[in-house]
Amino acid sequence: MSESQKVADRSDAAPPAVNSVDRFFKISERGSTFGREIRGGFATFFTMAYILVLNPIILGSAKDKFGHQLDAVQLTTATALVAAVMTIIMGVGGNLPLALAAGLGLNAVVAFQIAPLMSWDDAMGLIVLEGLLICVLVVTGLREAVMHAIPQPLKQAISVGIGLFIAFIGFVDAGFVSRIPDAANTTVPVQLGGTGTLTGWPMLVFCLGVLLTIGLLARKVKGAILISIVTMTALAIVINSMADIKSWGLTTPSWPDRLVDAPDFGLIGDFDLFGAFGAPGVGVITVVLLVFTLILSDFFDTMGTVVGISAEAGLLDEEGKVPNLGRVLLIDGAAAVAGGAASASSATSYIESAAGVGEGSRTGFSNLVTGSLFGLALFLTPLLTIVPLQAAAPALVAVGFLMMTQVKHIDWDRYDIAIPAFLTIAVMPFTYSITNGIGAGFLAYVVIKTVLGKAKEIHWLLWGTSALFLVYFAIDPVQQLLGAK
Ligand SMILES: Nc1nc2[nH]cnc2c(=O)[nH]1
Repeated sequence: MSESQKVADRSDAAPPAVNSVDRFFKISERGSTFGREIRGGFATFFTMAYILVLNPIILGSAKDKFGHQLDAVQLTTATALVAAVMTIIMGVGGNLPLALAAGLGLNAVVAFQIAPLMSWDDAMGLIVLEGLLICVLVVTGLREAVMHAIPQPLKQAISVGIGLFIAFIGFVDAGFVSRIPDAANTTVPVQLGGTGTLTGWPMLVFCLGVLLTIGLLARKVKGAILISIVTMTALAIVINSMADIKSWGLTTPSWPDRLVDAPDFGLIGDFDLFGAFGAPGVGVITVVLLVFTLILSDFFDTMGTVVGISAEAGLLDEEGKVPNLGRVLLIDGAAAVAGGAASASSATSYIESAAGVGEGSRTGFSNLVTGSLFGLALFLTPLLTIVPLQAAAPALVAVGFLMMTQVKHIDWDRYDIAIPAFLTIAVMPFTYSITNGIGAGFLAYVVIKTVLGKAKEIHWLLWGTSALFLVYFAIDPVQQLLGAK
């Protein structure tokens, strides 16, 4: 039985709503409960909370063309505010268990590629522009049409690829996998642990966390992911109090001196919508190509995430469509605008939402919990540093497994679909990008169908997007051709 059939059967036999909130969010109808939604909301927050520390580090470490740096406290406030507001709006407007925050891929592009060319205000204006253009694509129906043009097995491959990608992120975040420095002069890019072996207390916390999570998952214990995060954080605090450990990474599991700190809204509204076009020394072609890359990345990252999370939650309908898709995509586009307008960089739908889905979330009610916790985080910034990455990362590995299970729906004997599916799945984790995986799959699909003489089966929108992906992958020579480099 397919996932969508399962959903259809479940809603036929769904118990009646217990109150108007249940009815609004379709909690019972989707086979969920308030308890599950709340647990899922917490799990998603804890797996995403690292962004409140990491986003200010990434954006705060870069200088714009004029040598200006953004303030870390103001960046933390901006990041939390955008995540809180947009996650709640997605819950109420889109009714999907999909939380949003500043995207990790794009914030590095903003910090290290765009800001050095112009002022911070101009760079954030470019993000606002990107979000506005995405909204135009949604309103004209183009964004939704592209999603519907994708063959179902490729959508399933996107979920599986995200599963592997999210597990890889978990392994890297925890230090279980690390890059081998160039100085080592080897062609092998990554290694086990920090030195080729697993050592240290933080690593032990991660490994125990993975074992605890998979044990609880296998026994189908309710709250498995959340129990593991909380237990491992408690263990990490105990370990850290006994030994002065330096290698936790981003956050250290120790009780802070004070819990409450005031937010600083100083960066909100600091953007110049068309400033980039007038930035000295930056050609219009460069700006247009930057906006193009931002749009393509954001567009397909979100597409993959929305499809992947909805499929994992069993929310796709019989035709593989996402419920409330138009509104979901519009809110995601608005999040990019909000992220740029607040100087938090482009906000987007987060794959870590899969942790909440793994915990049972099926509706936007979970977002009220996740979003409120981000809201609370505005005032509890010292508390943010308690959960070490090693305690949160096992959730990502476990969720990777859950998303991987969709691989069974792909017909591996049909090479015209299996090879593009394989490339989608492989390229996503190996290049650390959802967008790259989708692009590789699209291009392979178009090429294989064409050489098989089945070009007529390809939707015209897939031709169009594949052509854009060709430009995207060849952006460097294209820039040189246009004289922008
Ligand atoms: N989909 C998605 N999830 C994320 N989680 C952290 N950063 C990102 C991102 O850029 N995109």
